[in-house]
Amino acid sequence: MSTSRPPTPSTPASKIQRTPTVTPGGSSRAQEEKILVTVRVRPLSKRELAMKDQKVAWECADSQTILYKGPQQDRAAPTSYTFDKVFGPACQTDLVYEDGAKDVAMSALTGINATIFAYGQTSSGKTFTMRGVTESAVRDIYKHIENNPEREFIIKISAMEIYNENVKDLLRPDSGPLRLLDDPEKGTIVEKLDEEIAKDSQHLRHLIGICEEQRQVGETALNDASSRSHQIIRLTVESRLREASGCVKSFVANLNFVDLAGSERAAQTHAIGARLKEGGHINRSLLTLTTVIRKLSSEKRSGHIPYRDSKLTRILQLSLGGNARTAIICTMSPALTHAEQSRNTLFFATCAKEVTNTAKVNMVVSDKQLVKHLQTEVARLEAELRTPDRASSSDILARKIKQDGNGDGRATEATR
Ligand SMILES: Nc1ncnc2c1ncn2[C@@H]1O[C@H](COP(=O)(O)OP(=O)(O)OP(=O)(O)O)[C@@H](O)[C@H]1O
Repeated sequence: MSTSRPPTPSTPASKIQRTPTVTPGGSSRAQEEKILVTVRVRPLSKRELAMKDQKVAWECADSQTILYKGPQQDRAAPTSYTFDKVFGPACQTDLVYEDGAKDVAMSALTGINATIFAYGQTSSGKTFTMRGVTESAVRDIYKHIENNPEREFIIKISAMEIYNENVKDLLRPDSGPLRLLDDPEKGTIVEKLDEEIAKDSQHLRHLIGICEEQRQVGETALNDASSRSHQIIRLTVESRLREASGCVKSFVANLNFVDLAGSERAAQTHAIGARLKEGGHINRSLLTLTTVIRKLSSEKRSGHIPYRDSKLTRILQLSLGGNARTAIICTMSPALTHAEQSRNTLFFATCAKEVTNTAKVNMVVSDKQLVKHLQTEVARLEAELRTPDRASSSDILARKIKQDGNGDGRATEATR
């Protein structure tokens, strides 16, 4: 008989302000916020259905709770888990996006870095979920642009995969492995990573399609098209009020879509040779990710956080306890045969929901915009000086100096 433990408390929505305050063109305040963690259970796959003795081990009791229904081998293991949202096998990706990613993703439009990532065992539905989520986010980004004609938006895309601990540019597949550099202001940057401006939503979808085609995929016993690398598609969203407003500040934020490779057991994937080597790299970097999340979730949150132990955690550092809003969608199979792996995923998810990020509105002033603004100001002041019956020139200059001294200065939280 299984003994039910009290459910792990869910992240109380009332204590979390999920939308940091934004004052367009104004000051940026850091906002503490827990990572949004949801769990998606996919339907049994054809392979799983083909196994006659296959049993379903998990049940979504309500929109936030998932229960273990299988035989209890480890009496200490929890049987009930609570998250911000739980999506059952019948749920469409649209709903997963609406409730588990949209709010976080759309923050990038107002200068807040955002990351959505999928985590889970191999073949649990990460790529399936992230493709739908990315597609919906692109649709909503362009809808927002259309509805806000007073702002000018620039959307740029870059994309990389981490394959066998090497970083590769998915937009320039012929370039060799890329180096990671430490920048005192921007954190870890990927040297020489290509970045393209998306002309419109169709162009952006086309570029995302190219990245997906380039990604390393291989067949394993659990998945015909298993992702053998971690993929990060990064949109940089820059926006500012159109010229006539005279406002020189722009919002700039990164929006990352991260489709991790899945944790796997060689015994289940029957991996040998290259697949086995890939699996080793995948598991090692996921172990570092788990360690980082576990350490960040501990109450004291003190001590060394081993971001530097893998390229994945170095690149995602801002999204893990830093200046970004983050949503994690954990995917799992309902099958009893994968119960142990699913438990590991739920352990990861349970730690992740205790991690606090501190997102800020990122604003920059480009040199070009600033020069243009100052030229206009100089021209205006010169015109006033030429008109003696207006306020005295010294008054005007004093006012201007005071104004500039009050902080309409250079970039605040530049991300680039
Ligand atoms: N929610 C779902 N509904 C229907 N089919 C799904 C769902 N999730 C995943 N699948 C199917 O299950 C299979 C495995 O999914 P997917 O490739 O997304 O897994 P993965 O977690 O990305 O695996 P890997 O880590 O090996 O790359 C695919 O055929 C996919 O179409």
